[in-house]
Amino acid sequence: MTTANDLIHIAAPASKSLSHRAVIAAALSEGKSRLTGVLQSVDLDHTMDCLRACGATIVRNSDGSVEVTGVSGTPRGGESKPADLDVHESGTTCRLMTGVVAAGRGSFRIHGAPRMHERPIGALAQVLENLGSVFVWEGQKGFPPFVLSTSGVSGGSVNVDAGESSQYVSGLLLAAACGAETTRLGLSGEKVVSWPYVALTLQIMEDFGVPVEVEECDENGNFVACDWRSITHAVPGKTRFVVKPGRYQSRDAAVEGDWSNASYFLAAGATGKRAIELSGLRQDSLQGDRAILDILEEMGAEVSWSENGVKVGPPKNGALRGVTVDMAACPDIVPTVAVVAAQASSRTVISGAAHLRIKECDRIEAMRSQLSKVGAKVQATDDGLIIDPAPLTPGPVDMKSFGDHRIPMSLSILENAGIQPRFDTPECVSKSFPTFWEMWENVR
Ligand SMILES: O=C(O)C1=C[C@@H](OP(=O)(O)O)[C@@H](O)[C@H](O)C1
Ligand SMILES: C=C(OP(=O)(O)O)C(=O)O
Repeated sequence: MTTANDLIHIAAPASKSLSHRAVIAAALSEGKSRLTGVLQSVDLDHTMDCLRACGATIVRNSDGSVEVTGVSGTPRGGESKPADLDVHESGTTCRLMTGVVAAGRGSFRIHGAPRMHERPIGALAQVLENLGSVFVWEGQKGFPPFVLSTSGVSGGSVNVDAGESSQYVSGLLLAAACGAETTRLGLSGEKVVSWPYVALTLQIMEDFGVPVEVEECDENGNFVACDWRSITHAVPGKTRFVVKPGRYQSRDAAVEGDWSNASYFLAAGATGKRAIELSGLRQDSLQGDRAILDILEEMGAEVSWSENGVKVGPPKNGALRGVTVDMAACPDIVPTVAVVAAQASSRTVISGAAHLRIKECDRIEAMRSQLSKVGAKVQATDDGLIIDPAPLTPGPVDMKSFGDHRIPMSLSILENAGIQPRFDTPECVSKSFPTFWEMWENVR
């Protein structure tokens, strides 16, 4: 961090989603990959341990780089006793690894923290059953913990309902490339949430030598190949993936910065007195949470790019304005936008984010309850939040984290309104951003 001419400069942490995918793709490869910039956090530790339990060798070097020796497309499970995979609190680890192990041989037990056992996985399991896996549920059907037994992914034509999580699609795509035959994966149900995370999966699969063809339905009802990079959101029945059997190829790769965890600092720039600049973020990133820039700009913040990175400062004239925004594609930045909205001069309406209720906590209710404590006028809707201007009460306040990293990280932005939140479990940030509090000191 450097401070010069009232500008605070911060290096963005590594992308959580791309780190998960890079280590998974490397672990499915034949041979050794060297990855740089891989996030160090509790969620990543769990993904790496799960991959080790399937036979991959993963070593973190003293320079922070990660060396992965893969399993050549066949994760190895147990024969007399299932391989043990503890996904802890990480939905990404749980859903992506469930796909990955289905491509293996043997049995795998997937379990996690109590909240993980309340986060669904039934829609993914149903498709994997059609592709040859057998699930034995230990608790409630459709939720971890469970034991998955498999002799590989058969291939064929299947459909997945991605209305509650895109992670089901990502898990299936990663697995299908190790299948015996081509898999044609369609989308069923009413909607597809969090589409940009599917694009991140497609990006990493292409990088590791297993490109996926994506087809869209034309006006005559025929599926034709399209450039998946141009898809902004997929529509059930209209988008289809064609995954041919392939071999993940080991490689050296670098992980880019994380737009979700950058959002707290960018929002602090918009609501504070000094601009904040972040380096390490790609302007052309496929991460959906890059939307934070457009949202802050629409609220009136000053946004600019230079060779040093992206800079966000408070509005030049007047106060921040409210915004009306569908956040189906970028759920993780809803808490950030909600806290900025509480400091704006007009109404904000956030919609499209019903899937926030099945994250590490019910984030719609969590944000409503905690923002209300400081005087914000917040209504929870089925799929979002409505926030109206109201005077906020400065001073210290006890706040709940709900054990969910994004709740304290986002509520910290209230410090720019003279509020000092005191959190019950501040350490929960280590899920995705163990150095958050240290870095936050720099913007105080
Ligand atoms: O695939 C991923 O890396 C993720 C997908 C998103 O989940 P959903 O698709 O369940 O919304 C996001 O919320 C999560 O933090 C990371
Ligand atoms: C929802 C999140 O992660 P996951 O689904 O991997 O638990 C998150 O990081 O906000």
